[in-house]
Amino acid sequence: MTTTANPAQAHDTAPDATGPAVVVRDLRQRYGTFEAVRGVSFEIHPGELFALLGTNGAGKTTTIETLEGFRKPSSGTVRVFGADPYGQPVGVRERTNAVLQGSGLLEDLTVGETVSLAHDLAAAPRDAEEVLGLVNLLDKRRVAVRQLSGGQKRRLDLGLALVTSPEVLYLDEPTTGMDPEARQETWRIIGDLKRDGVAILLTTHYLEEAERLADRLAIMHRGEVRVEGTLAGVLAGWGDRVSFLLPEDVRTGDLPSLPGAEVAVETRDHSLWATYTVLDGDVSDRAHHAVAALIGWAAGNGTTLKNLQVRGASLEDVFLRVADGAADLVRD
Ligand SMILES: Nc1ncnc2c1ncn2[C@@H]1O[C@H](COP(=O)(O)OP(=O)(O)OP(=O)(O)O)[C@@H](O)[C@H]1O
Repeated sequence: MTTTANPAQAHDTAPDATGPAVVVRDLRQRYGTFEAVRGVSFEIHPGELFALLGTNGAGKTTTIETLEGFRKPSSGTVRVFGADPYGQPVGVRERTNAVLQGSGLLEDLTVGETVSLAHDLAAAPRDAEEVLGLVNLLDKRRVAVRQLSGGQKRRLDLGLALVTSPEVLYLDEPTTGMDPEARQETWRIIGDLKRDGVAILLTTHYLEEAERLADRLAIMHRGEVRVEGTLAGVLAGWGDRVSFLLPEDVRTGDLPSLPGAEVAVETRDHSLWATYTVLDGDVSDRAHHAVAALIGWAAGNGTTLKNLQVRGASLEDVFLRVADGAADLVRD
C-alpha cells in the first residue's frame, strides 16, 4: 500500500486499471552534445512485458535510467502511473523496482542476510522466505553471496527487486550468465509476475528471451526505435523464407521470379543456396503458394528442389537488418 504526504501527488499517481503504467513520449536524452536517445515513444500496460532490444550503445540503459528517475529527459515526457519519475518521488519509487546490469550485492553477507536487509529497508516488504522461494534460492540461504555462481547472483538480484512487490519492474539483461536451465526458470518467474499484473520493461541481448516473453517489442539502433510491434506482427512484416540447394545445372539468372518475393543466392557450407523471401500475400498461406510455384517450376525443368526448407522470419533476421542500418522504420 502506497502512502503519500501530498494529496495532489496521490491523485497524480492513482492506479488506473485500464491505462498504461508507463508512458514514454518522444524521449530525447543527451550526454553533452551527443544525443543517445532520439525521440523514443512507447507504453507498457499492467500485465504486459515490453522488450526493448537493440544494438550495443543503442540507448536502452539510458532509457531505463530515465524511467527509473535517475535522469531528467533532455526533452519529451516520461510518466509512471501518471507521474514524472525524475527524482523518484514517493508514490512512484514504492511501486517500481529494477534489476540493473551492475549488481550491487555485498559479497560477505549470506543470501538470507542480503534479503533480510532489503526487507528491513522496504516500506511494505514481501516475506523474506517467500522471496527466496520465488527465485529458487531457499537452499542457499546460509551461503555467502561471494560463493554464488554468476547466474545465482542474478537470481538474487531479481529476488531483491521483488521484495517491494513492484507494479512496474525494469529488467536490464536479467539472465546474463545463467545456464539454459536457470534461464528457463527465470522466464517462468517473469511469466508469473506478468500474470500477477506487473508491467515489465525488459532489455536483453538474448533474442530467444524476447521471443518467449515479450507481448510487444521495439528494436533500437543509434538512439532510435527502428522496429516496433507485437512479435507476430513484426515477424509477419519480414516475410517467410523458402530455401533450397541451387540445382547444379541452374544458374542464378535462371531462377523464376515470384510475385511479392525477393530471391538471393548465397554460399553456405561450400554449396550454393537459393532463398526466396516471401513478403506479400496472406501470412497463413503465402509460403505454400511460393513452394507450389517453385515445385512446379522445378518439375518443368526436370529437376528437384533438394534440402527444401521453409521458415518464418526470426527475430534474429529482423535484428541483423536493423543492426545493418537496413531497416526503415517499421511499426506494426
Ligand atoms: N554517462 C554517459 N556519458 C556519456 N555518454 C554515455 C553515458 N552513458 C552512456 N553513454 C553513451 O550513450 C549511448 C547509449 O548508451 P546506453 O548504455 O544507453 O546503450 P545500451 O543500448 O544500453 O547499450 P548496451 O546494449 O551496450 O548495454 C552509448 O553511445 C554510450 O556510449
